[in-house]
Amino acid sequence: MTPADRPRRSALYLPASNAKAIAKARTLPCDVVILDLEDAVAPEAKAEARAAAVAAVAEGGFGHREVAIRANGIDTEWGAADLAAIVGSKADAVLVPKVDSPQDIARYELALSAAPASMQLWAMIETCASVFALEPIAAMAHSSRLSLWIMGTNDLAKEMRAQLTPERTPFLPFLSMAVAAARAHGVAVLDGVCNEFRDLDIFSAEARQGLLFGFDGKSLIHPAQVDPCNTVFSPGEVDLAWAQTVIEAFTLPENQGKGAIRVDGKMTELLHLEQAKRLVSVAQRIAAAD
Ligand SMILES: CC(C)(COP(=O)(O)OP(=O)(O)OC[C@H]1O[C@@H](n2cnc3c(N)ncnc32)[C@H](O)[C@@H]1OP(=O)(O)O)[C@@H](O)C(=O)NCCC(=O)NCCSC(=O)C[C@H](O)C(=O)O
Ligand SMILES: [Mg+2]
Repeated sequence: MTPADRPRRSALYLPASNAKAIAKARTLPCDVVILDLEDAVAPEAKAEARAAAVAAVAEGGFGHREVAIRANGIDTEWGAADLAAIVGSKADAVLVPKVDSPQDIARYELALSAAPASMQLWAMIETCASVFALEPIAAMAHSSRLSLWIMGTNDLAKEMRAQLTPERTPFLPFLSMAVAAARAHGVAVLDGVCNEFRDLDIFSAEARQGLLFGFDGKSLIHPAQVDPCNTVFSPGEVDLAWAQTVIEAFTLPENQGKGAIRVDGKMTELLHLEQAKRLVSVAQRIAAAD
């Protein structure tokens, strides 16, 4: 399975300074583990967290999960040491925060020049500046390791002085623009975190909103969010039954050579056939990963 084919329904952050959380992450059914060196780690614990993250990926035990390490920003006092440590690590990806522009991606690309070819560059979309540069940032995927974005709705709320309510009204235009920009350049894109980790109804509603917008999955902060997130971002029985019906309908002799047919009383075109095949393929990849 290539990185682009891997399911990314659920991406769990944890502070790399928290050994218990690292051990627990190895047992959870999340698709991605993100060992955080940035906002979840206090300044006095940064060096220890960096060493712990590198040691955790060297030790392994994460099974099918992709493992990323989130670095501090390149211009912070910890950024250079984080990037140097991650370059020499066995992480699948480095996640970089607070990217403003395509030039920022180019700087990270240079900092990763000694990394193994397989190491991906993932970027947080979480600044007001990035919102106005979504398309050029996504276009960097053609000339760098950039392959995935994660929305940072907490930082966006802070910069905008907006309120992060369960409906996420102030952020909806950016969420859809980010998905469109990412899709235009083949970048995978994950929704932001839901801070309400004790209320799984709020969480599930937010995850369904992310699915509606087209995200590949959602970033998470607590183990309790993993199962409901996987459920929301896995094709359900109804979706798969629809996909099967559409695929079968297009194989019928009377529908050969047609671009638009009637399936269950609805207009169904070749683009729906493509969507149906994609759904089946996503379900197969999830089954293979699980
Ligand atoms: C949010 C938390 C601080 C809550 O911690 P706590 O109250 O201690 O949780 P629990 O007592 O319910 O924990 C139960 C057990 O689960 C383990 N645990 C908790 N969280 C995680 C986790 N994320 N990964 C793995 N394991 C976890 C506990 O160790 C307990 O284990 P045990 O004792 O063995 O039963 C806490 O959940 C937490 O720290 N979450 C992650 C916070 C984080 O990483 N934040 C940074 C990323 S979010 C972000 O920055 C978004 C973005 O940049 C933006 O701008 O929006
Ligand atoms: Mg952030």
